[in-house]
Amino acid sequence: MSDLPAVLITGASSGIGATYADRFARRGHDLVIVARDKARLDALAERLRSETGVAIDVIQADLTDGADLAVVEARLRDDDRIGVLVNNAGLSFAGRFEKQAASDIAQLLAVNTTAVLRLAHAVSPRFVETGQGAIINVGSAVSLIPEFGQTVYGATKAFVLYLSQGLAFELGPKGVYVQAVLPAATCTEIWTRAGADRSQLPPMMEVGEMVDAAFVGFDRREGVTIPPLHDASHWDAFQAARHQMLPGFGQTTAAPRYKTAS
Ligand SMILES: NC(=O)C1=CN([C@@H]2O[C@H](COP(=O)(O)OP(=O)(O)OC[C@H]3O[C@@H](n4cnc5c(N)ncnc54)[C@H](OP(=O)(O)O)[C@@H]3O)[C@@H](O)[C@H]2O)C=CC1
Ligand SMILES: CC(=O)[C@H](N)C(=O)O
Repeated sequence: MSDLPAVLITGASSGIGATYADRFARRGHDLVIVARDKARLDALAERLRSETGVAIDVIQADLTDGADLAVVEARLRDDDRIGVLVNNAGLSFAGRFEKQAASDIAQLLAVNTTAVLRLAHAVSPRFVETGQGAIINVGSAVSLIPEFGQTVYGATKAFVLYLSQGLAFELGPKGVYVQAVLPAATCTEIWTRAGADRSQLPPMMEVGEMVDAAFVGFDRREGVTIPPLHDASHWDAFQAARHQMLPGFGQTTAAPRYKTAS
């Protein structure tokens, strides 16, 4: 058993989550890996155990299912070896808002928002009590692009960004590190799962490139890590503009531009 904190990773059966599992295992962390596809989780666990020697537990869970979600929550609450949560599981779907099925939207919200929030909420009391721990939430650059045409998906990722920044503000002073990772298009199955034609997809970042960059941000204890953003001053300017607005919100009267009808 490793002396390092164990890491629970959701959506570890493929793509970004499987790559996080690989990288944390190579750093010597024991893992708890979570997804629906048990065969893929077992194969990943077997490979990483033999290549790295770390201990790996597999939890088969559908995060849209209340009972399965409760199992993962209980593990995070009760297993004090777990010191890092990677909230990575997620999905997107294609199609215009007015044509999307309510059931698909509900599934998207359950995985991309409810599960992320519930798992962070389950682990936080223990992390706060011990004054340590880390939560990595995988968002998306789409959260900054309402013009992208994937409104529901982007809104869930805006939720993840807000949640992460809010938790960093609330839990950071108590010793808990919270990181939002905002990849842009990355070469994983998410695209074909959402119905895209693989041959029509543009060039994308390789998943290892994205996760390795996210780890650099993690090691620097960065609050928001955007691997594809080459000019970091753009993000800094965005945050500065937001902060500049804040003192102006505390008003008892509406702004003069709303005092006239025209
Ligand atoms: N690839 C990209 O371009 C980008 C991805 N992201 C985000 O990265 C994260 C990982 O996606 P990525 O690796 O690309 O995609 P993949 O489709 O490769 O991986 C998604 C993972 O989520 C799991 N998952 C999906 N639905 C459920 C569910 N109901 N219950 C439990 N697990 C579930 C899948 O496992 P299983 O099917 O076995 O349950 C799988 O392990 C997502 O949050 C995504 O939004 C953000 C920006 C860009
Ligand atoms: C739009 C997508 O599905 C993609 N995963 C992304 O977040 O860029």
